[in-house]
Amino acid sequence: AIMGFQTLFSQKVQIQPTPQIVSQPSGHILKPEEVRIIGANSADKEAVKLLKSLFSISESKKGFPIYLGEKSDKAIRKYKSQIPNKAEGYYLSIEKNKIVVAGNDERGTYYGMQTLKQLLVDGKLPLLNIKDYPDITARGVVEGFYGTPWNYEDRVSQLKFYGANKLNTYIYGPKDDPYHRSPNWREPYPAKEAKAIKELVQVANHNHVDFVWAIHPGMDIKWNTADRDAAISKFEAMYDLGVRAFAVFFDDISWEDSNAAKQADFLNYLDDNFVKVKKNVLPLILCPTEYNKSWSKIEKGYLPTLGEKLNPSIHVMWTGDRVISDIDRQGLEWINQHIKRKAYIWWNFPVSDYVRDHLLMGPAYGLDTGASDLMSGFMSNPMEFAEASKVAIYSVADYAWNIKAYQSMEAWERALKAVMPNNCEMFRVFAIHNADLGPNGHGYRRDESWEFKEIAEKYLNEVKSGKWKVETIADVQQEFIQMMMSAKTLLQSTDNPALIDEIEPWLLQFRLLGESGLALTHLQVALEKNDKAYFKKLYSYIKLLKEEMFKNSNSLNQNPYQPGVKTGSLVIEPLINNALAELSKQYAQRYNEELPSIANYIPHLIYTNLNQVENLPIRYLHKTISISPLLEVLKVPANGYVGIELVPEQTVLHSKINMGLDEFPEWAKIQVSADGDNWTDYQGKYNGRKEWVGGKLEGLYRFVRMVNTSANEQECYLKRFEVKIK
Ligand SMILES: CNC(=O)C[C@@H]1[C@H](O)[C@H](O)[C@@H](CO)N1CCCc1ccc(F)cc1
Repeated sequence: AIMGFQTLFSQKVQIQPTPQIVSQPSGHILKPEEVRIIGANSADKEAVKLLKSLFSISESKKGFPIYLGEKSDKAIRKYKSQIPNKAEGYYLSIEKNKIVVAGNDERGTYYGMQTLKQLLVDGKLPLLNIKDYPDITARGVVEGFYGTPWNYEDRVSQLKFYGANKLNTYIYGPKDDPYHRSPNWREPYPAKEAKAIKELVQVANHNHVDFVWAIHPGMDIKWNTADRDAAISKFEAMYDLGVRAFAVFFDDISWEDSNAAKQADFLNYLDDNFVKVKKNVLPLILCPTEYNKSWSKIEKGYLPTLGEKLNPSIHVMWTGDRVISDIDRQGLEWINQHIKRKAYIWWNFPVSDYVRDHLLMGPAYGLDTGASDLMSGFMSNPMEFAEASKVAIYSVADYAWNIKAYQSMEAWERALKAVMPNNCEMFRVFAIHNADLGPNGHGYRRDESWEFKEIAEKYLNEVKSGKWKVETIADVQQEFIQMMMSAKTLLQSTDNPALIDEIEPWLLQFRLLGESGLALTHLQVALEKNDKAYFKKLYSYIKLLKEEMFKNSNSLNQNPYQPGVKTGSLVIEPLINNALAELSKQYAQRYNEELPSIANYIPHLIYTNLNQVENLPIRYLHKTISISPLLEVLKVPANGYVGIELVPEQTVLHSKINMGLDEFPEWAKIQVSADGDNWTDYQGKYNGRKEWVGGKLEGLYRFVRMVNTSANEQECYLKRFEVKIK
């Protein structure tokens, strides 16, 4: 009994998002067998539906009473004074002989029910009361990324997830939807797409989510009545599909077209002639061309013009001090003064359309917990991977609802459990090592593998000193084995198949990375045992693993921007490559034998009989193989050659060779071969930049080379030697 009593009190009541005011649980009741709803016919109907899905309803008067409704309803008149006087606020009280769910408005009642649902665990309900309400009015997601738009099933799942996490806004604005942006923003959706949107709006309504449809006319809009009317008629068409909230995006358009006065007049016209006329349409949302501080030139007056001219009810979106940016009080005060309203945040996280080979699975941090009074909205712009984005979206829901209480790490832990309930520990191993973006144009980075960094550092130092400790090796082996376990468990898991489909390429890579790390630690065993043969066997095995990773990264996730599959790129991958280089160096010293470098593995090789270039590294990026430039003069004896060996043979699309000479020398020939014996000339010509260029070749080739066919030694440079393959 004593234990039970303590467990009860120590049971941490966890509600998502973190509520504003919760009383300490004073015991619990068992889930009532049957309940009687008082107020069912006047309460929010989605709340009633949710309640009926949780309890069995008694027909007679004897069921356990649950009072449900909004502050104006008779049924909860007695509790009206308990309800927070805040939009979407609610009062929830679980008592021995009744439950009260009283909303300040319909959505409040619905959110009260969502909280009640979370408290019903193992057939028990804690005795407590809650007064709760959101800090930020509009909370949710803007599907606003470049890349493959989410599909219908993704969106349905998202909308249900938003309802459960008290997010109330979904802004439809996928950059690559041709009916959202150019060329077809003026055209109504074809029947199939229109039907899908109509259904999504209904799903949104059932989850108390405002479905905002965004139009992106900025790439070709003309400031004339035709285009103005085109926008109105498109809005009318979307209105007929059930859309009751609209946005206009002018982001990522040419600066010439970004005329603040014209944009403001355009928005005001839509506001006065559509939004205000329709009455039941929510305030317009504008995404400006100058949507972050680093791009704005206040003296040019773009933002101040919007602040002056835009109707006060129109929201203005903002990504922060930069395109990809933390959100803090100082930055918000800056923008709010210029737009003369509270910024409606478009937070570019976890969007990854500029680092498409990475997944952003880490905590959502860099959000000011002292900024609750400075924002009118907070939207996350997610990854093209809808399920994977839920980890960050879950955290954003927690932040936007109760800003001062937000703790990014704690929210992240709960997010992982929400997305992968039956495998959250294994999912955590994956997520913690797939958080950073790698170097990118925005300079935005995230922490990664933070719990392993210290061990990694210690391990590498011990490898370098050659004095390694068993426990350090054990710690590192444990992490690598856990990576393998995580990948395999998730690949075979069934609690979120859509997620596994999305992240499968990264799971395959993650498993191989763990396996290569584990094999690496056995290189130390081979050195300990002075077993040269075992070392070489392991080294070949690691090369096989890296070959497979190379193949994955060149066959999976092949988009035209950042193709490939990067995982553990901040700590794990560099650790393995650095330790590998170090251990192969120790092998070379002990056995006086160089092993081919496999640290940053590339199968293609330098092909030459010139010792000046035989150790030049080969680089590989976006299907282009190149020899790192030689800075000194290259001496090429008769029959001397330098080139690339493609492993395995490939289709050559084009080649570029810069020998630092004004004309192509008559002593040189560019040749290709499939077997290294039979050579054919590779026809090409000089381009304007004194570079020899060759085009697509039919058939598969293994060798591309430049050879000195004269009888004397010649000189040239090796400024560029690259081959692009299919
Ligand atoms: C608020 N609107 C945006 O954030 C626009 C876009 C898209 O939404 C995209 O998802 C996001 C992050 O990659 N933004 C990148 C913009 C980059 C960019 C960089 C250099 C440029 F020249 C143009 C655009």
